[in-house]
Amino acid sequence: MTTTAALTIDQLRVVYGSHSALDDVSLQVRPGEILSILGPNGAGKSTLLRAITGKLRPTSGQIFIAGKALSPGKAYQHSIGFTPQCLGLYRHLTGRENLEFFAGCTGVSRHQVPARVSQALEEIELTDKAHVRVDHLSGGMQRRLHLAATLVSHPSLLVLDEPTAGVDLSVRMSIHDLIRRRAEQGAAVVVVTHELDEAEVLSHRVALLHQGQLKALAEPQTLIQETFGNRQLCVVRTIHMLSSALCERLQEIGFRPRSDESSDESTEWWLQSDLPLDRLVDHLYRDLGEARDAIAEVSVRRPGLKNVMQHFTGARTDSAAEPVL
Ligand SMILES: Nc1ncnc2c1ncn2[C@@H]1O[C@H](COP(=O)(O)OP(=O)(O)OP(=O)(O)O)[C@@H](O)[C@H]1O
Repeated sequence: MTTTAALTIDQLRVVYGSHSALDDVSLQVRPGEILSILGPNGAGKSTLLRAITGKLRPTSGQIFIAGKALSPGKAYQHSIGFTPQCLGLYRHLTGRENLEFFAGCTGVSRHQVPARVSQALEEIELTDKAHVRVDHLSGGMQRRLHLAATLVSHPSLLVLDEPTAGVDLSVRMSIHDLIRRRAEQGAAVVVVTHELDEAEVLSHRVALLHQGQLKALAEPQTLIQETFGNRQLCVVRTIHMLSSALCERLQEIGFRPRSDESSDESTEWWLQSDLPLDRLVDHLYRDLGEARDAIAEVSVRRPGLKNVMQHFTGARTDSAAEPVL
């Protein structure tokens, strides 16, 4: 038995003037699946969301929502729930009034509205603040309400543009829980995020866009394993800058100074290795000789999606402290 994909994107191309923003992108999202769209600035993520939500007519290619071809301009609010990045709430209305409004305009029948709104408020844990004006709620509460405005109509496809931008860890976790719960209930979720650690734990699969092209589409751990095999990263921090002789020793072993530092001022050194952890540490201490007295900390970690992103796009994802594998 085959299940109809909640979303099918088939050979999508979007050209702005002479600039190709999306080039032959094809993918599917199943009901219950969370797919994160990743990519550096200008990769084509927003363009893809605008095409999926029918706000932009592609140059060529097709999009199907639950098997039905999408025609840009038609109303899709019953099946697609879109949460844009900018907060779109009425600040002088209460949380409940906002949700009632959004339920009404996304096709929830009038008699269902009160129950749907109460359920959504409960889901975002804002029942006790239902009658508070939006502009009197905290930023994190407004973010949750913003998401609830999309969830209230129970769309079968959720399209979320950076739903956790600018929120603290606890709000981030509660937004993750909401997204997971809706996926478990059968909704397909497409989420654009720049938070690669978040994508790694939240997504069933990730799609990596770069310069309008789909560079990778896979489960996060599969993608990491396929890209880096068993390679891991060993980071050595020293208590002070090393003498040039000790710097040379570290470089002979294969260590490189932190990429934004020169060797004679670095107190952080990186090495890629696929040795098992215990052998790596053994080798390290044996090979370091007298340099080991200067070691403050040794850590070993597996590459993550940040490193995958760098591998495919060359883009730095956060600080210069993130090593290139
Ligand atoms: N309306 C437009 N007209 C012309 N070019 C555009 C238009 N919208 C986007 N572009 C270009 O298309 C490319 C993809 O843009 P898009 O906004 O989809 O990228 P993005 O991945 O969402 O970036 P970001 O992470 O910065 O939001 C960029 O080069 C951008 O300059």
